[in-house]
Amino acid sequence: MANSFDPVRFFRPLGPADDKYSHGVVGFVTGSANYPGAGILGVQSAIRAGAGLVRYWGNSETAKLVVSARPEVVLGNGRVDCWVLGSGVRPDDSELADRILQLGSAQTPLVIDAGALEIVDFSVLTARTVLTPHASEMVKLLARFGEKYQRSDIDTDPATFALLAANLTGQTVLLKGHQTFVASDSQVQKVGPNSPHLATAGSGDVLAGLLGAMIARNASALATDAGLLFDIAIAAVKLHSAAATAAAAIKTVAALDVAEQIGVLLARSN
Ligand SMILES: NC(=O)C1=CN([C@@H]2O[C@H](COP(=O)(O)OP(=O)(O)OC[C@H]3O[C@@H](n4cnc5c(N)ncnc54)[C@H](O)[C@@H]3O)[C@@H](O)[C@H]2O)[C@@H](O)CC1
Ligand SMILES: Nc1ncnc2c1ncn2[C@@H]1O[C@H](COP(=O)(O)OP(=O)(O)O)[C@@H](O)[C@H]1O
Repeated sequence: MANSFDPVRFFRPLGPADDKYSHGVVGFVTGSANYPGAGILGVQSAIRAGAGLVRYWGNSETAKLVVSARPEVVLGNGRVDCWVLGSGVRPDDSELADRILQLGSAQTPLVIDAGALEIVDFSVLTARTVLTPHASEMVKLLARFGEKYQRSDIDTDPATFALLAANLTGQTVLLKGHQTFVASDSQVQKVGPNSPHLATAGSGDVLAGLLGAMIARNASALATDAGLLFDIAIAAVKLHSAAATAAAAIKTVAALDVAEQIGVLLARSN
C-alpha cells in the first residue's frame, strides 16, 4: 500500500484534459561557463520526471548547449510552477545572481541548490522552497545566519543541523548524503541509506531537477497544503536513489543515467 512518501503518489497519470501547462512547468537558472553540465543534467532530469514544459534562463552560451541536448526546452523567463536555482552557478556570477535574487523574492515555489544557497536573500524569501545543501554547503548556509560550524559537526549530527537550517530559513531543508535528512518546522526524517552509485558528479543536479518537476506537477495541491513539500522532498530522494540502483543494474553509473532511469521507473509505475 502506498504511504505518504511513495513517489508514485506525486505523479498523477495524464488524461485527455491535460496540456503542457497542466502537469508542471519547471524553470531553471542553473549552469555556467565552468559548469554547463549542471544546466543540462537538471533539465534532463525534469524532462524524464514528466515535466510538461521546461524553461531555461541561464547564460546564453550554456543555453545553446542545453537546447542542443534537449530541443524541447524553451529559453528565457515566463510562466513557471517551480524554479530550480543555483546548480552549477558561482555566487559571484552577477548576471545569474540578479535573476536568482529576483526569483527569490517572488512567490513561485523554488528549489535552491549549490551557488544559490549563497545568493538568495533569506530575509525576503517567502515562496515555498526546498533547500538542497550537501554538508559543506550547509556549513556556508549556517554561516549566513551567524552560526559557525565545521563540516565534521554536520557529519556527526546531520539531523540536528537540517532542523536548525529549517528553523533559521523557515523552509524545507534536504541535507544530502549517503543518508539524507529532510527537515521542516519541528520535524526531521532520515531517508536512506541511498544508493552509493549516487556518489558521482552531477547526481545532485539531477536531484534538483527531479524535485523541481515534482513540485511543479503538484503546484496546485501545494498552494493549499505547505506540508506537502516535506513529503515531496522525501519522495524525491527515494526515487532518485531507486533510479541510481536501477541504473547500476545496467552499467556503471553516471548522473545522466540516473535521470534516464527516473523516466524508466515512472513509465513502469503507470
Ligand atoms: N557537470 C557539471 O556541470 C557539474 C557541476 N557541479 C556543480 O559544481 C558546483 C560545485 O560543486 P561542489 O560543491 O560539489 O564543489 P566542489 O567539488 O568544488 O567541492 C567544494 C567543497 O565541497 C565539498 N563537497 C563536495 N561534495 C560534498 C558532499 N556531497 N558532501 C560534503 N561536502 C562535499 C568538497 O569536499 C569541497 O570541500 C555546484 O554548483 C554543482 O552544482 C557538480 O554538480 C558536478 C557536476
Ligand atoms: N556515498 C553516497 N551514498 C549515497 N548517496 C550519495 C553518496 N554520495 C552522494 N550521494 C548523493 O548524491 C547526490 C550528490 O549531490 P551533490 O553533493 O550536490 O553532488 P554534485 O554537486 O556532484 O551534483 C546527493 O543526492 C547525495 O545524497
